[in-house]
Amino acid sequence: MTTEIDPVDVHAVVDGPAGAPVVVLAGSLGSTLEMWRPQVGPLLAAGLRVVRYDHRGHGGSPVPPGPYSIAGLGGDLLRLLDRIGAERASVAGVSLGGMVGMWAAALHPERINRLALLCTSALLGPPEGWTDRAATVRAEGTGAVAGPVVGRWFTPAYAEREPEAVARMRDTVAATPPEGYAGCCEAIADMDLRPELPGIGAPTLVLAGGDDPATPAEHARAIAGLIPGARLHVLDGGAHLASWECADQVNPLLVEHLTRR
Ligand SMILES: O=C(O)CCC(=O)CC(=O)O
Repeated sequence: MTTEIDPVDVHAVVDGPAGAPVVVLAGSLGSTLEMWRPQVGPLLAAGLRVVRYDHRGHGGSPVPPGPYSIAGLGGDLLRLLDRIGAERASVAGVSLGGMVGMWAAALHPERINRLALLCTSALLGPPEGWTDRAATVRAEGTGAVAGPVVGRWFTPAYAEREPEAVARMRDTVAATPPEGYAGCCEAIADMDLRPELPGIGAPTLVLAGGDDPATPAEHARAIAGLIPGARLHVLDGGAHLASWECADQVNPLLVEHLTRR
């Protein structure tokens, strides 16, 4: 089913001093690198070089025809590391970004320092849910799924409090190229990273949103149970985009983990 082989040059923004330890931030399905805005300042203040990027098929990145695979998306990440001259980097990933991070840490341990996995899963079934979603966006556009998707990103209380922020996120999802969104759905449909996780040697922090309906805390527990030495933290509240809604909880945990010696 996987057709793509060649890595693409993804759109990325690099902040922070050359020579500082690099952290790459990998986002969720339907997002752009803008989703990391709450994390950039704290990570820069901690002395890191912060690299944010758009997955293939998202934001400013090229949109090759799908289906994609987690390995293909991981190849894009490794090519990005090559482009910025980073032999090694830490990776923090939300959801799809976490899946790519797990793949890279398991298959290319020589490139990955530390891993932070947020609101993600090693196996997110059923596959038909993803192939149906891919078919919907190819037929009707990504706007057809943006409302329900963003409904899972934030708690009802946050949506009530910050309707404009939520509307902007919905617009971002709706603006994702249908082929790019669908290709990534097919990558998730095809994914089972569980056999790879015991081979991960990078120190790993696993964070779950306390109220995440898309990747509930049991997915984080399963990941933490399979990666040797992984630390698990379930946030007080927060839905699927807990890195945004619960940035005040997430940022200190990320900084502590990514700057640990
Ligand atoms: O968020 C991701 O990167 C993939 C999981 C997802 O799309 C969650 C949802 O169905 O809302």
